[in-house]
Amino acid sequence: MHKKLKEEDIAICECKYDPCNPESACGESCLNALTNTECTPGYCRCDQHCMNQKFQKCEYAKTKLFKTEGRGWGLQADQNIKAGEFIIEYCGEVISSDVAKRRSHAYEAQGLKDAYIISLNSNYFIDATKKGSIARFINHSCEPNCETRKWTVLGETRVGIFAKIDIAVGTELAYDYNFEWYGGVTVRCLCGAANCSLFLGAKSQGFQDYYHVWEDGDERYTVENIPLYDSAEDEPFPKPASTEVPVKDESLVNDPAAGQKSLASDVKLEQDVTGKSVATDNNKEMEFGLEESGQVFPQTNAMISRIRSNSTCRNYNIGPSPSSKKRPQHTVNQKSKTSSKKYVSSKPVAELFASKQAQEEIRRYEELKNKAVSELNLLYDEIRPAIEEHERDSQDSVSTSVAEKWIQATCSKWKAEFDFSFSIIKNVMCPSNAAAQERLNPSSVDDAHNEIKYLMN
Ligand SMILES: C[S@@+](CC[C@H](N)C(=O)[O-])C[C@H]1O[C@@H](n2cnc3c(N)ncnc32)[C@H](O)[C@@H]1O
Repeated sequence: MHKKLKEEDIAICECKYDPCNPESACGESCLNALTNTECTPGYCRCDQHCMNQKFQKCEYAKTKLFKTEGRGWGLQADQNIKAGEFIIEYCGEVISSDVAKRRSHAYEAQGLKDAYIISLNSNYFIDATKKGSIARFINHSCEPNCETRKWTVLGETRVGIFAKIDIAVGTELAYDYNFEWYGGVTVRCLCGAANCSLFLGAKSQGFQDYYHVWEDGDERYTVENIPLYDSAEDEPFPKPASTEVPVKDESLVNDPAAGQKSLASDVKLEQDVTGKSVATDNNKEMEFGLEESGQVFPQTNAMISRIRSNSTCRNYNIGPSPSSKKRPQHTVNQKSKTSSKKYVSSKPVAELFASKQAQEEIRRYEELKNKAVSELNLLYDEIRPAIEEHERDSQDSVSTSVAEKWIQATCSKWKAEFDFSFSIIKNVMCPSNAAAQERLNPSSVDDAHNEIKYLMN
């Protein structure tokens, strides 16, 4: 069954076809193509000249079947193929992960030697065992000349085989099955590459239980399951009355396996006594969006990780995300620990500047930053249902309008954070009032530098 694409979800590019320059039609630089999305007929200004509808028009490279030695049938290039070129779509029956798992076991029990199941997204698989395109005959190599890529075509995710390098006519096509092998029993790899990993799917998790199918009542995103930054080991640091900035935990920064930080959904912004927005409870770190400084938290909200990963699109979120395997290390139950977080206040930083003008400027930028953060939080709550809906539809992306809103709010937050930090640096480096600067107590200058260093981190 095909999903019906809603009009508001149709991504429309900027390309305009110029008859004097056929290259002007949607090609590699088309905004849609850059995000692995095909143009929608009737909505693309290049009309029949659009070159970004290759899946829809079955614009495949010429290939032919041949018999390999020891690896059954294989597919070879029947023309020279350029790096990056679309070769063929991997077609087959689209089935749920449960069905895929069952079928895979059944095929194995029936003694089928060849496996043809690949993952489509976190909930669905493509089974080309009984029905499929000739892409099903492409063998594995540990030194592949092809790769799979996921494209969004009329709102649906589809898998294509693309050339990784220039491929000469007559060369066997092969991609790396390693991370996505659902072939059950261990199969000895005969690819012959120098770096051969010896078995097909040596790095694959296969059908392991961390495949997650969204269901109502799913507890995956409840607050209890959202891990928190654990700063229990941090040294105590005086906590100011209002705005606080958590200090980066180097151990997390250096541990890529720690996953991404949890997102704004669980941040509640409340007014403190001065009327200023403050993050409540355990997630104060979110108010200061540390992800851009590279700080990561032990578990992610999978829905938003998708929004993030969609900006790269290529092969994003095929099957389970690596982070989904990890159990949260810290949860809200560790509330008491979070209260010992080390904070640096930006208010005292502002006060260290002798110039009133500098103080006001820093506070103003801080307010703008807080506003941008709180707008992003509100937006997250607003778009959450849309993201969840897409999760249930097993789409790897949310609608363009939602994504655009999210990107805009995120950029505003980043800009506000940049302006805030920049205003501190600028006032340190180029004090507008030299006389006032001289009155600055030297030890305060050191304090200011230390705190600014923390802030910038
Ligand atoms: C998607 S099918 C590829 C087409 C298959 N050769 C055929 O004849 O139908 C995957 C199967 O091909 C075989 N195969 C693919 N690559 C291989 C390799 N590098 N070494 C050994 N067997 C391979 C395995 O039996 C695997 O289950």
